[in-house]
Amino acid sequence: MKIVVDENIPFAQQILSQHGEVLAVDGRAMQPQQLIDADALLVRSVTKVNQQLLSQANKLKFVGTATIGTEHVDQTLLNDQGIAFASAPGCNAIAVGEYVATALLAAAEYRQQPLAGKSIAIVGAGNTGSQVAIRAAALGMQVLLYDPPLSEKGALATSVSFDQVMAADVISLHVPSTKTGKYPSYHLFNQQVLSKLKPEQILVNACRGEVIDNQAMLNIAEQGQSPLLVLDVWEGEPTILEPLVKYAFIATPHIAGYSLEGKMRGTSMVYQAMCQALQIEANDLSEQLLPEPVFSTITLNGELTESQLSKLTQLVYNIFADDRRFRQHGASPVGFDKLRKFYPQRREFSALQVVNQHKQANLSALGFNIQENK
Ligand SMILES: NC(=O)C1=CN([C@@H]2O[C@H](COP(=O)(O)OP(=O)(O)OC[C@H]3O[C@@H](n4cnc5c(N)ncnc54)[C@H](O)[C@@H]3O)[C@@H](O)[C@H]2O)C=CC1
Ligand SMILES: O=C(O)C(=O)[C@H](O)COP(=O)(O)O
Repeated sequence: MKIVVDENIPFAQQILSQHGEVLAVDGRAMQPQQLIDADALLVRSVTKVNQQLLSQANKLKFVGTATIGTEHVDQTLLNDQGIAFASAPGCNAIAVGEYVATALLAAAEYRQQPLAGKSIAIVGAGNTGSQVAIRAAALGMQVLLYDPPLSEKGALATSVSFDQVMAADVISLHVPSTKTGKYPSYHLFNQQVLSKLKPEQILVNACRGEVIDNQAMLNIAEQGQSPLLVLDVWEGEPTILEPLVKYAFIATPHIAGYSLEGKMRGTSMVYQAMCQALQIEANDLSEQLLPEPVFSTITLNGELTESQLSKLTQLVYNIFADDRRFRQHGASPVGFDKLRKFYPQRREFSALQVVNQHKQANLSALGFNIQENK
């Protein structure tokens, strides 16, 4: 069996080599001839799985993407050719939740304005939006969910209007990238919408860059009218609108979901799906391959203030190191991809066991691994 895999899917080579020849390739530069005689193809979001890429695939039976987003895969084409497909829904949702919580705590500290009591509108209440909602509620924020497709299905207990979204203290975007359908997300935040936002607000984009019209955002920022921006994703990646970077409070190269645990879940999910499609027995080694965290226990001797909570989140996830590297090296196309390829090991909050003598309630909801002292 031949399996072609993006070289940036962690643990994939160790797990897949149990089943045959593994060809690990640069996902952005994948070539049709690499798929000759391939039985399975595992990609990340940077590979366009389309007619051109599959033009020489003579044996392909399965395509998997170790990501939540699927807009890079032509699923109609796969269906027409009888090729099974799987993505990894929710695999890195916790990482996105932790990214947003860390960013918001840092923003609150910077502005000297606590999050508790503030409102947050979550646009897209699926896997990643829900993880953000859990953490925002744990921080004492009023959570407003905006998700018309889910509301229409009756799957949201409460929902708000777009006007209520626009009035929230924080707006966090968690929708797939779509240009068609009843609720397209492409440029959902266009010039007209963006110009209604106020500098006191915070706008977070950790879904897809094109949900915000980046040029319009830049024009508004240049006039000093921008909300505080937390931008993990950019229109046109890896060729981004570089001048926008300096207006963001936090700017990162599409790594919100890049926890090691999130990547491991992604690998595991597509591996299991591949085995099912190819009718082979799975031997998932991913849990075993996850290394011990560098530090694992911390004891808290008092109730943490919001600012101390911010320090705790940054102890596990140093978001400003990501921001710094991006500003120094990441705004060019080569730099952008390089930072993502050589991203340091980032662990989820659950990798830190917190000895919580004061039984502070919100630490567990934020995702830390709590050990209560009797
Ligand atoms: N920055 C990063 O590293 C990551 C980015 N992503 C991106 O985030 C997106 C969302 O991920 P999940 O929450 O896991 O997806 P999901 O499919 O679980 O949830 C998306 C939600 O958005 C809603 N939605 C769709 N169009 C909408 C619109 N126009 N307005 C409001 N709501 C709308 C859907 O009904 C759905 O409930 C992914 O498609 C992916 O593009 C995902 C993981 C990591
Ligand atoms: O899961 C998704 O969707 C994401 O956005 C991933 O975090 C993107 O990772 P890459 O596949 O671009 O490495």
